[in-house]
Amino acid sequence: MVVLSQPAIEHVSLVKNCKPTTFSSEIPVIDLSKPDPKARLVAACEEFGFFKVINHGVPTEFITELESEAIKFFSLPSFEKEKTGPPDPLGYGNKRIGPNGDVGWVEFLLLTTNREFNSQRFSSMLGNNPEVFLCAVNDYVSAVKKMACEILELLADGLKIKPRDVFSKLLMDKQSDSVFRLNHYPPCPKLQDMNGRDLIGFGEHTDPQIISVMRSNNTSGLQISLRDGEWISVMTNGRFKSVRHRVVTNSMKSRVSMIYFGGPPLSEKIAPLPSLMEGEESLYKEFTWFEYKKSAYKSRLADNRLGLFEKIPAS
Ligand SMILES: C=C1C[C@]23C[C@@]1(O)CC[C@H]2[C@@]12CC[C@H](O)[C@@](C)(C(=O)O1)[C@H]2[C@@H]3C(=O)O
Ligand SMILES: O=C(O)CCC(=O)C(=O)O
Ligand SMILES: [Fe+2]
Repeated sequence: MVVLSQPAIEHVSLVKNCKPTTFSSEIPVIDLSKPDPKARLVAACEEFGFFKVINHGVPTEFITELESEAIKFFSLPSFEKEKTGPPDPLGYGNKRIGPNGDVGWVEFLLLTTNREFNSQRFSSMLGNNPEVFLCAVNDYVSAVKKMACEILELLADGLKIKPRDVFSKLLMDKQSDSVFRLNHYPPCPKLQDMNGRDLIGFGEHTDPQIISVMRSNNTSGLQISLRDGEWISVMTNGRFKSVRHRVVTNSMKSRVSMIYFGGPPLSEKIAPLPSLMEGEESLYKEFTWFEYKKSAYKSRLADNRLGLFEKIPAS
């Protein structure tokens, strides 16, 4: 997971030994304007599966415009927002995340990254100004996708994989199954349940796609887990990590986040890249992104989704 950030903003906590702490200095910060960030990017993906990027080139006006459109959307009366739901998985959802019983203190809008598709499916439902909204989504997603491709190409260089577009071409493919999510976490009067446990905005999980780029307004809540990290990147045969993360509630401020999830085409075979195997056996059975997604949608948020595809199941 990549967090789009400005140097001064810090609102991520790491969860170590079950105790959340704000360890800003430990989270890798990658300055994309500096020469040669590839070794640091590879190290961040191996150690954390999570880093912040600064000087990322995503225009500030695209970020602020979309944030303001998102706030307008989430401020609509429920009956207006619900015209865009229930999520199937695309569309507006409230509290229920996914089809298998997960709930959180969150409302969201899940879209594709395909402007025409969003326009056909959602234009008539998105309040007064659907074209302005969809245009803001499109501008932001295009810029973030470009940055995500740049990062993936730097990672391919860092791993000495040729051609360097081996990952980025999957996001650039017209058939790429990428999604875009807006989350709104209203202030929650309670921060803990009767048993003293944190109340959850978005339960603990790993994202299944190739890369996630997250931007949020300046409200705390996102936590990443360092213990218990799951090593799940198939294409790197387990070398890169998909970070476990969650969002806890905030009693004072509302949190708005926007996440681009860059995925491959549904028909893409997911297998370790031969150049990374060095005589090793693949840890995973072969599968397509379609098969993986179908199985993911039968799982709960916290489940280990890749377990089913491991050659030797984890004990
Ligand atoms: C509980 C679920 C929601 C989710 C699909 C799933 O069955 C398991 C993976 C979940 C997740 C997490 C990252 C993204 O937010 C998401 C869109 C994705 O691709 O996988 C969500 C799914 C969702 O909310 O539809
Ligand atoms: O809202 C956030 O900060 C993270 C949400 C998230 O992890 C997701 O939508 O997959
Ligand atoms: Fe996530």
